[in-house]
Amino acid sequence: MQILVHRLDAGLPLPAYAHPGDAGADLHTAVDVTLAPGERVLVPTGLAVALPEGYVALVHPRSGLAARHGLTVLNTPGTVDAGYRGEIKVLLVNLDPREPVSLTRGDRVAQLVVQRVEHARFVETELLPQSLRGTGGYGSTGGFATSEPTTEETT
Ligand SMILES: O=c1ccn([C@H]2C[C@H](O)[C@@H](COP(=O)(O)OP(=O)(O)OP(=O)(O)O)O2)c(=O)[nH]1
Ligand SMILES: [Mg+2]
Repeated sequence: MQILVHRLDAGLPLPAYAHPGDAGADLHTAVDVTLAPGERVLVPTGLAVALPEGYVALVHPRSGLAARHGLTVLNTPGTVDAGYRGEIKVLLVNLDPREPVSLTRGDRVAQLVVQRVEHARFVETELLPQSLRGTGGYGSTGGFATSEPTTEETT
């Protein structure tokens, strides 16, 4: 499939897959930036896209940056809606407790995964169909019982 890309910054490359068959196309920072330990920064990529209807682009972290520097995407995966025409930005956070991380304009900071997405109609019902899992979740299969609050039915 094809995605129209507008480069707001002509000095930066288009998103690119490092290898054929890769799921993620690398995104580059348009600016030099240093993140102190615990700091988050919304990093511009210099790119705007027009995704076809029925697709989403997800901003995922790069595992190398996460493993080496504790640098990840705070809202992972970031959601780029098909109708969005603004600049794609990457919300980076430095989770290393001690070391700052410095990035130079042009460095690869995240990867964009393009997927088809369903558009649902949300249809209200009083009774959901039964399933094998039922209401068990949040670690239920490991014997972990959660004491988190649950919404009481009001009707
Ligand atoms: O990592 C991200 C996440 C979002 N966006 C852009 C594209 C997306 O279509 C728009 C809105 O994102 P989202 O719906 O996640 O944020 P929101 O806080 O719900 O904002 P809005 O009220 O604009 O929907 O922001 C990015 O550029 N990068
Ligand atoms: Mg939103």
